[in-house]
Amino acid sequence: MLVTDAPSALPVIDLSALRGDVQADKLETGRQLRDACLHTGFFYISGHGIPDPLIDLVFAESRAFFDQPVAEKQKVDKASSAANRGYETLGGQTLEPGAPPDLKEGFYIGEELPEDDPRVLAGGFNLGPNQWPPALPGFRTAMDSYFEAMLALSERIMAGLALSLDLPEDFFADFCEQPLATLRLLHYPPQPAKPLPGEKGCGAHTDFGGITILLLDDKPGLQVWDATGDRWLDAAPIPGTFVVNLGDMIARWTNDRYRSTLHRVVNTSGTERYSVPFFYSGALNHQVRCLPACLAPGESAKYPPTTVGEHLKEMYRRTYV
Ligand SMILES: O=C(O)CCC(=O)C(=O)O
Ligand SMILES: [Fe+2]
Repeated sequence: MLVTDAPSALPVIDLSALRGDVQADKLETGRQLRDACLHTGFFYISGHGIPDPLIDLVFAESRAFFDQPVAEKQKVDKASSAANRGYETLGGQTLEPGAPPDLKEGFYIGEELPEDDPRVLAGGFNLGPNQWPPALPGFRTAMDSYFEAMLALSERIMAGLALSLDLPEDFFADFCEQPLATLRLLHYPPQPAKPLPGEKGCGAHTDFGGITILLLDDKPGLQVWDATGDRWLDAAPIPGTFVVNLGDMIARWTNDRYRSTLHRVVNTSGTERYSVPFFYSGALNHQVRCLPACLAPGESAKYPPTTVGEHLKEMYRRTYV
């Protein structure tokens, strides 16, 4: 199995046109998205409109959180949240079946909903209040701003994906209504000199939801499976971009024409690595079923219909013991 460091293997797509109103330019962006989705399922985006100072702030607050003593981090332990919000300890998740637990610690943030919100009372998956670290006064404001910015960017990318499928720009509007979305701060210690067999920062997995918008620091480590070349591609950080990848729901919608691509993290940088994925999963009750336009005559759907909520519940069940 070969690992290549050619970053050009994953395209960079400029999304500026999706914020404008020149239809021909939007369609051209849709065409580029289509190409990336059909071939790699992973691409970088530029022209996203997220200001650098906000990105710097998110990294600064994330580092400040993980730098705290374990006892302080455990004050907001995810185990005490019915909505899976808060701190996840090192080794708390095993993304690759059969591999040792992941060498990462994390922090989960979602839409802030009080316990008595009707959607929470109705038992909506992962809905509820956040837990905020008591010793970090600027943390919540920074994360709230970033969360809002990611929601808006996700809607724009979903519009671009609709265009990429020759569908109207607002095709995914229902999916984007009161979406479940999760911001995840991650910290990877350096890969140990003598790792256990298969031990990594993040085991090989596909993402569960709709789209993931991944903010990388300047450290390498993310690797993306290239099925055609039978090799792992290094997805090196490119300043000013995010990495976007498609989750399992898009594969279901498109009958696997669009790829939910296997990826993993091996932090061989020799130092700490930080990343911030944002998982956009959509409306919990939304029916995910194969789009008619993605079925050739005589072809049948590979996956039975499901809802966003049911699908996510099952994926959490599989990766948390
Ligand atoms: O840290 C990264 O670069 C990737 C993280 C990831 O794949 C995930 O959280 O699903
Ligand atoms: Fe992932």
